[in-house]
Amino acid sequence: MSAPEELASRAELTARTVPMMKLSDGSDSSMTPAPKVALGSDTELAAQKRFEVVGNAVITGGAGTLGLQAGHALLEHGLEGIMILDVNPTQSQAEIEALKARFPSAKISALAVDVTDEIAVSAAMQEAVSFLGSIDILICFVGIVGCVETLKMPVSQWRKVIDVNLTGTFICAQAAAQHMVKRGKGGSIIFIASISAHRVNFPQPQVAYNVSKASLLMLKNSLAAEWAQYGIRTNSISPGYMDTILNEGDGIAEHRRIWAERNPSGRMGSPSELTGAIVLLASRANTYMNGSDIVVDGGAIVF
Ligand SMILES: NC(=O)c1ccc[n+]([C@@H]2O[C@H](COP(=O)([O-])OP(=O)(O)OC[C@H]3O[C@@H](n4cnc5c(N)ncnc54)[C@H](O)[C@@H]3O)[C@@H](O)[C@H]2O)c1
Ligand SMILES: OC[C@@H](O)C(O)[C@H](O)CO
Repeated sequence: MSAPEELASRAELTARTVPMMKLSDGSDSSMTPAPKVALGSDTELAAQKRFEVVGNAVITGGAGTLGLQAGHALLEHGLEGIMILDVNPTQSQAEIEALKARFPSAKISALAVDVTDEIAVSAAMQEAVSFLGSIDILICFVGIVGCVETLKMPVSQWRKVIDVNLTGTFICAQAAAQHMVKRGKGGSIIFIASISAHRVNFPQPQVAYNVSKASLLMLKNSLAAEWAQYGIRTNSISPGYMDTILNEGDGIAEHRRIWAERNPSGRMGSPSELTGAIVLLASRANTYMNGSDIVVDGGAIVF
């Protein structure tokens, strides 16, 4: 049977096997008019079509590889300004200057902040508001790994990874949301989790990282539920293995080979391949997505 014939026969089968429902007003379901949906204004629809990003963003870990790519993509889609919060912003001074040159009308700046220091984060968010005028989007890229077998892992290392990846994200989300709520115009908060939030990676042992990332998903759920009333959407992205410095270094070559081999796409992702999901979650095209996680991994977790 040819493909079109097969589709036609499936449609016939569906028509035969799905009974028509009698509705309470006596009509049947086949006659039910399509539900009325409130269409947005022309301006809103145009913004949706272009996946327009409105307002300003704070990007933590924004001097890292994926954070820089995200900033660039959001500026391409209309973002007006970025404040990067990173413990080491000077590592990417040249890239930050290049962004300023490429988007001369955007406000772009960076502050050296450790996200585990709640006093410093609160002051930095205040400075971001003064510099940008608003915080409409928060993206939390800060993350550290540390691959150690659990039996040999000092508790101090566990504490550090949980503190930076989980508590640091909580601190930034709370501080940014306080501004968003006060301003009364909502916002979009995006956590960067990982496929490690969904399954145990192989072959590297990284218990603290896995737990920190899985916990980010529940943090995201909890905040999505608490803050929707303020128009704040909290979502996350779970990247698979991306080709960044995080996945380079001594002895990693064999890991990279295994990661690519155990992925149906047969390769790691390039940093720019995460930006579609970032723009989607940040943009006005997507105002009903709240509490979701988008996996961007080439299919790694289904393999
Ligand atoms: N690269 C990947 O394959 C991959 C996969 C899944 C998830 N992720 C996640 O994406 C995020 C970004 O990854 P990346 O590859 O760009 O890594 P990266 O190391 O390039 O970026 C992380 C940034 O966080 C900053 N940072 C670290 N500790 C900090 C602290 N205490 N306070 C403030 N800043 C701090 C670093 O200076 C760095 O700029 C991480 O959360 C990582 O876990 C990455
Ligand atoms: O799960 C993939 C990433 O989170 C991460 O790059 C890796 O696990 C680090 O070893």
